[in-house]
This record gives sequence, structure tokens and C-alpha cells, in this order.
Amino acid sequence: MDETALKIRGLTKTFGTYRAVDQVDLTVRSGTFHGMVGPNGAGKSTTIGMTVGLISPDAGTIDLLGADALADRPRARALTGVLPDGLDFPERLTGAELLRYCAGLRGIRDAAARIGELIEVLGLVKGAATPLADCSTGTRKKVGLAQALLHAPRLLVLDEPFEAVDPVSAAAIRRVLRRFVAGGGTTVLSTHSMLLVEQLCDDVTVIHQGRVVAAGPVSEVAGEIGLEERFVELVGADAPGSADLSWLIPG
Ligand SMILES: Nc1ncnc2c1ncn2[C@@H]1O[C@H](COP(=O)(O)OP(=O)(O)OP(=O)(O)O)[C@@H](O)[C@H]1O
Repeated sequence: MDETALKIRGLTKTFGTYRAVDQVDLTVRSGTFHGMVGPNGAGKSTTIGMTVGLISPDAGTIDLLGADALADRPRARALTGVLPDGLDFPERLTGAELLRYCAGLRGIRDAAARIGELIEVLGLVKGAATPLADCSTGTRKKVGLAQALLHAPRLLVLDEPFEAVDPVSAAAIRRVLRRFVAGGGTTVLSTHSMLLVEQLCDDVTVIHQGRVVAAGPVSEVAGEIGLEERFVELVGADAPGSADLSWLIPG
């Protein structure tokens, strides 16, 4: 079996004159959790968008489980489950209807059983019966995750899967993801939670101003000081200023 699930080299994207992603290399080992972290605007979502075919890169290569993800999109799509940034749903459908629709598009035969199990393990029994327009942000995220898992992909690419999700649901999501990875799947996720990366991920890539500034096993990148402090060291030059906001103090 190929040891590398995802191998990105020289990935670059410029919006107008702004280089959002600049020569990014990313290597994700098969059967691991890989965290992608970076400050707001670092280029994480753009990198993910290019990896899953939602954004066209200006340069670079993406090898996804042996497939050239830029040249062979159908193969890459079949291998990958995606939770994108910003969930563009058909809002009048319920979560369950969306999942049935996606299953139809993917030609999944035992879809009803799969959908039932996903709804149950993700705590979506009520949420999946509600039109998506009326669902909370966390419920939408869980429906998005169910949709990403439905076709049993080999690589999951998740943009902030735990954002706006309550702790009970987060634990359920972690269980599902751990099961997926224990079974040989690979998960790449972006997050702002260093704690989550330390608890869940094997490897981490730190992106800052569109460039990779650190990458490797979490324990090595974090060192003795822990990931949170290491992160601040790596990207701290852009930390917010120290204006005293005296006008904000009552009285
Ligand atoms: N379609 C676009 N047009 C112009 N600029 C864009 C576009 N998409 C992203 N950008 C810019 O590219 C940069 C990287 O954005 P991106 O969303 O990838 O960052 P991020 O690391 O995911 O940030 P966050 O943690 O805030 O979600 C930002 O400066 C953003 O404003």
C-alpha cells in the first residue's frame, strides 16, 4: 500500500495581486490524522479548496492516493470526502433528503442503511428531519460531515469540522473520525484548536501568510513548549497591537 495519501508540491494561488497560497508542500501519511493550522487568512481554506477541486491552482501538483487530482478529477472525487468552508446546501431539503440525493448521485446501493447509521452516530435524528435553512450551524456541519462520509471515501478533507459544534457532538464526531482512521482512512482537517491537534492528530502543518512554516509529527513541531506556544512563536510577528482601548472602559 502507498504510504502517502496526499502529496502536494508547489501549490500556489494568487487572487488579483495577492498570493494567498505560495509554493505549499504538504505530505499526508496514509492512515493518519493530519492537522492544518494557521492564523486567519493564512491560506488553509484556499489550500483545501484546491486539493478537493473547488479552486483552480495557478501552479503545483496534487497526488491523491496515486491519482493526479488536477488531471483526474472524477477519480479524486471518488476517493475523497469533503467538508468545505461555507456549506452551500439546497436549503429547502432536510439533511436526510440531502443525504439521499447525494447517495443517488454517487450511485450508492445500500444508502438507506448508511444514512440511518450516520444520522444516528452523529446525533442527527431531529436535525436531519429539519429543512437545512432552519438548522443550526452545528447541525449543518454534522450534515456536511455525514455527506462527506457517505460514499466511504479513503481520504477525508475537512475544513474546520468542529467549528460551532457542541462538546457532545464534537465527541461523537471524534469517535466517527477515529473509527475511520483506525480502519485505514486518512483525515486532513483545518482547525484553530491547538488542543484538538494535540489530542487527535499525528502530524501537523503550520501555514502562515500562504507558506508552510513548520510541518511534521505533532510532538516534534510542538517541542517542549506545547503547540499553542509554538504556534505563537511561529506566527506571532503578526499578533494584534497593544492599543489600550481606554474609550471602552466604563466611567
Ligand atoms: N476568492 C477570493 N478572492 C480574493 N481573495 C481571497 C479569495 N479567497 C480567499 N482570499 C484571500 O486569501 C487569503 C487566504 O484565505 P483563506 O480563506 O484560505 O485563509 P484561512 O487560513 O482559511 O483563514 P481562516 O482561518 O480565517 O478561515 C485571505 O487573505 C483571503 O482574504
